[in-house]
Amino acid sequence: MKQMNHIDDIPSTPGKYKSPYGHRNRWHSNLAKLTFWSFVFLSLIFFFCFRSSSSSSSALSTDLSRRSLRTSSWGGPEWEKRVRNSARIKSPNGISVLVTGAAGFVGTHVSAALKRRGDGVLGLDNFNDYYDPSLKRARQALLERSGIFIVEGDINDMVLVKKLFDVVAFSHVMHLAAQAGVRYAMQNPSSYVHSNIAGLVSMLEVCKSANPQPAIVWASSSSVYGLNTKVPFSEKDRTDQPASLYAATKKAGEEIAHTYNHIYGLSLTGLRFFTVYGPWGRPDMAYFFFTKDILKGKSIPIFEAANHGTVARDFTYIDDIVKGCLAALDTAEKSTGSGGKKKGAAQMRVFNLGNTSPVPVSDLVSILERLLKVKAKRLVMKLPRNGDVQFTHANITFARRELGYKPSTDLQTGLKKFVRWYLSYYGTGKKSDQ
Ligand SMILES: O=C(O)[C@H]1O[C@H](OP(=O)(O)OP(=O)(O)OC[C@H]2O[C@@H](n3ccc(=O)[nH]c3=O)[C@H](O)[C@@H]2O)[C@H](O)[C@@H](O)[C@@H]1O
Repeated sequence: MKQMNHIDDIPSTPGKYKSPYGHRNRWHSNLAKLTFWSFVFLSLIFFFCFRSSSSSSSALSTDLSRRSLRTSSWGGPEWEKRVRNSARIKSPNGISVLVTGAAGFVGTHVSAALKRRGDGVLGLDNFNDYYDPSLKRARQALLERSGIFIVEGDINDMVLVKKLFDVVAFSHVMHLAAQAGVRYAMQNPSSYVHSNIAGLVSMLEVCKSANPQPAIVWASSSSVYGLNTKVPFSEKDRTDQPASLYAATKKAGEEIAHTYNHIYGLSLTGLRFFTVYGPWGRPDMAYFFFTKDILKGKSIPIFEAANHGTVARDFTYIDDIVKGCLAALDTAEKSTGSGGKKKGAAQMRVFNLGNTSPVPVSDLVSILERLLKVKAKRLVMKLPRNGDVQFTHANITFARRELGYKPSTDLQTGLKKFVRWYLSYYGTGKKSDQ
């Protein structure tokens, strides 16, 4: 660079420099040159640094605001009081639970159920815009009415999560915050890595250092069975053929959980949920947007496999899932480590939480038609290659034995409750356009 040459020209010991002009003039002109070129040089450095940092931070802030991953302001005595009050145990044998993803579908139901039986519950949620955040806000309002505070922040914000553990010695973590959805993984792959891998690791890092370490129950997925063809899916079956990045991140989560159990003595229970549905559900799921589109008279794409093969799901009603979650928390043994060090072997479990009776997607549509009293415009199409598998079917023997898990709601009954909620929340269409 040119200016570097000029700076290099200035001798470090001016006395050795022979000039045709007097020493004083030479010194002055050199000093002026040095000052000038230093100024130019520093300006350039400043300009480039500023430009690169502002462009990277603006890229980051665009991403953060798009995904709403920023953490809103937190801290201070009032905030700590709210955190403590929310997590206060009200029943004699109660537990204190940090529920991540508390404004999510399963998170809201689990938080409410824990609170109802007298446990202490604190929520954490980043309120991202993967689907309509106003539904998340409505769930938050619901939980607030029963005394549950949801801290607004991301699970990757380890300073915040650590602070929560400084304020409350949680006995349990119900980790439900995640990037869900099978097909969206092709549109936004990094959001899955951010939440389901980096976020999980951040949570486990804080949990392993907490004193006492909490026991952790977290949401895996039936999608880990991927291309497995042995039915019903048992926890012992192979899970090394994921069909979507979503499934791959959930499977990675199971391996990561094993590592933290092995090294740090964290008590870890993974729950493989099978297509959970019900009131306050997720608008990105088929049963939800089918309802919306049937009511609007829009056609709905119904996937079928090769040779008109049936696509089916082991749809599981939310109340059954909640019972499974609470039973997993209640049977979770204590973590064995402290101060980031393992003291002995700790509990490590994985359970299927399904309904054990798969239903073809076309039957789901027929049930919705009857409940909504509207004929659906069916658009039968080939299962796209976007991560969907042809069928799921849970073997729940292990969960039944260890958790007393016994699903009791069939699809017809569960959808009836969903439709009743849907109509009371959205009416027959307008509000759901948002
Ligand atoms: O069990 C699970 O682990 C997963 O369950 C659901 O995933 P999925 O079963 O694909 O649920 P939907 O997206 O609601 O799809 C349900 C069924 O409808 C079918 N479908 C979906 C969309 C569509 O336009 N048409 C259609 O026929 C799908 O192929 C699938 O068979 C959730 O979205 C995942 O987050 C969850 O982890």
